[in-house]
Amino acid sequence: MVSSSSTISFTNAFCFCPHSLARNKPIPKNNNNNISINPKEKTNQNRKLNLKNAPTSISSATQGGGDATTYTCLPPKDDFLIPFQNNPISEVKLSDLKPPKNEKGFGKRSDFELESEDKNGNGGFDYEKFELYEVGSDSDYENDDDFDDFSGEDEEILLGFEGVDENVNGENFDEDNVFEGITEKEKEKGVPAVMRCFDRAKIYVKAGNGGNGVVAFRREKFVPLGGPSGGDGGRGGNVYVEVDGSMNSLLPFRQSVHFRAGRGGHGHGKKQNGAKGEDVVVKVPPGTVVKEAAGKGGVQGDLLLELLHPGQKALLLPGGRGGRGNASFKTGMNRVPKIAENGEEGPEMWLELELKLVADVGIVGAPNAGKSTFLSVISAAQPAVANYPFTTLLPNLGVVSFDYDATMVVADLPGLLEGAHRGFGLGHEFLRHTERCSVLVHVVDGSSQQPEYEFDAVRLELEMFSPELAEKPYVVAFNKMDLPEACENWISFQEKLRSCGVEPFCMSAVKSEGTHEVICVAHRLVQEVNEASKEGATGPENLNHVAEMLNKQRTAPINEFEISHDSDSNTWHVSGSGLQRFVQMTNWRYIDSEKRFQHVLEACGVNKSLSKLGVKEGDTVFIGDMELVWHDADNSGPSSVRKWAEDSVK
Ligand SMILES: Nc1nc2c(ncn2[C@@H]2O[C@H](COP(=O)(O)OP(=O)(O)OP(=O)(O)O)[C@@H](O)[C@H]2O)c(=O)[nH]1
Ligand SMILES: [Mg+2]
Repeated sequence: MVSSSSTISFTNAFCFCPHSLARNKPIPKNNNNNISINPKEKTNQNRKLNLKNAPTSISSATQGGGDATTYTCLPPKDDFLIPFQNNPISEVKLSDLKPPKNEKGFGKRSDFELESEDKNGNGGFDYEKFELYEVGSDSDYENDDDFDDFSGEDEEILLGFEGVDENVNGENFDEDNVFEGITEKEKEKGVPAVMRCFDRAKIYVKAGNGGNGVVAFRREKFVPLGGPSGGDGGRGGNVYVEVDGSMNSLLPFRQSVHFRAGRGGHGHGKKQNGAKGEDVVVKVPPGTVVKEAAGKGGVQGDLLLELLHPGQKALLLPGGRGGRGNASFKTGMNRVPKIAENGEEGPEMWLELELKLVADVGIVGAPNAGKSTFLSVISAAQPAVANYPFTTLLPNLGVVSFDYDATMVVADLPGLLEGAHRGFGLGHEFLRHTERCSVLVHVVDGSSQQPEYEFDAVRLELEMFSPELAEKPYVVAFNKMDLPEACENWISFQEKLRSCGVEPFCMSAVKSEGTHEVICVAHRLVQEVNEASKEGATGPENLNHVAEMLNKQRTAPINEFEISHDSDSNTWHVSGSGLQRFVQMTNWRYIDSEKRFQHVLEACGVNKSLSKLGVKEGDTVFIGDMELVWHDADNSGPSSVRKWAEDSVK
């Protein structure tokens, strides 16, 4: 492999010929770009070197700038099924599990509770014995095109609870082997699609291609030699990503996956330039992380943007430049240029969006501890509350107002179980939402058998997820103090935590007693964290860095290229983003384009480097997407001028 910043040599004039352009291009060997701009063999594919038939201007039905488009897929599925381990035949829709809306606190019991009481005979679920798992393949999701589109795989997700101690056949359940051999991705599949789509999405974005320049000449009465008048193509539309404060999930991306900016309009005669393509703005909720989608080998893509605040707008993909018309090629040497460029192709990529809620306080705790009840009494939020685990399947946000100036956003998260890191319960799926919280509130069910153990288990899960998360300041709220069991447990719980240097608070969320103290302490901690972060604050970050990097790649000098040789297929590959862009923008309809192409290869040293490396007559050479055949036409020494080989064009 040779890198070259080649010197310009006009004496050594080897030539390339386009050759069997319909062939597939072998995969280029050196692609070090972080951002993949997928070149497509489109414009050059139909190349005909028949200049007599080449039109002098390109007629198009769409002369104006193109419209931006998004594509709509099927609507999301609302329900998913819960099969029971004890009774595999019975399937209950999740929507059926919800208790009546007015149920809050104790008293009424939902059908679900009664049903579970029948089955377990213990008056409700023993949530420590449940886990999520993925089952069979006969599902409503099977034909869900949208689902396929989103994940790229045929998959079916059901939420199920499975007895930990004993399975259907009465065999002992081996806890350690629950997820043996199951990859992270598979564990993730165990979460219903609606829940995954809430905070994850995969979308395709493409900036608009530039419009083509045209060849035209001024023809007017009394102006016999009007000169070239072909206008330039318009610039393609840009792709922006903007934070929309009114959004709180990535669910809309289940329906809109493809975002394409408009193409630039083609140039016209009379030196009229084409219109600019329409921009496309991808709206995301605050707290969205934008990553390049994982590559084919599952290699995690680069982190591109982190958008936290409403109104932030980043230029992600800049539209392609418009091709120049022949008026732009007029020089003293060539006053009637018959050459125009294609528009530059707009970059495209698949993006992975991940939402991390932006909240000041995150409420964590075991299932059924009273987290949602706590949120409902400290804020105007009305999350579902019920006496069974995993009532909350998606995080809820609430705003706590202290006075006119002081407000605080609080997030109530789905419950955590011991072993969540191995996929128990809902796993760690939602813990990422606490990463942006400044403070955590641990709600502990005081009426449980061992509140200390429950608290320790949740702390351990936080640590397993991220040590940084475990280091966040936190408040411990011992809940359900209105129940006698909780009162009994309180003293020993308090002593245990005090011995570890933590001062717990007790409260009864359902009676709104002690909740104010807890939230005031959390607010004070939030203020302290904010003060500390203000001190270490840096200047405003540049949100357009991706577009700037792409522009830098685009404007790479044409004489920076690499040559590699594939001895198996005996092909040469010349790669370099400047050269590739030049090939893509060359419009082969015009004979002057070929001359210019040969001239540029000569001038930037490609010919010289190839002949130094030992390219032979008839060898195939790829330059970007262009397949060419090397010809030593005259064999009369290196300074001789080689002819364009007509036969290879056919
Ligand atoms: N006695 C009593 N019951 C409470 C208290 N707080 C919550 N509960 C009850 O505990 C049950 C669970 O409450 P939720 O707020 O849904 O608990 P959660 O932690 O959000 O549960 P998941 O969302 O499933 O993780 C409900 O029946 C509540 O009425 C309390 O202070 N005292
Ligand atoms: Mg809840």
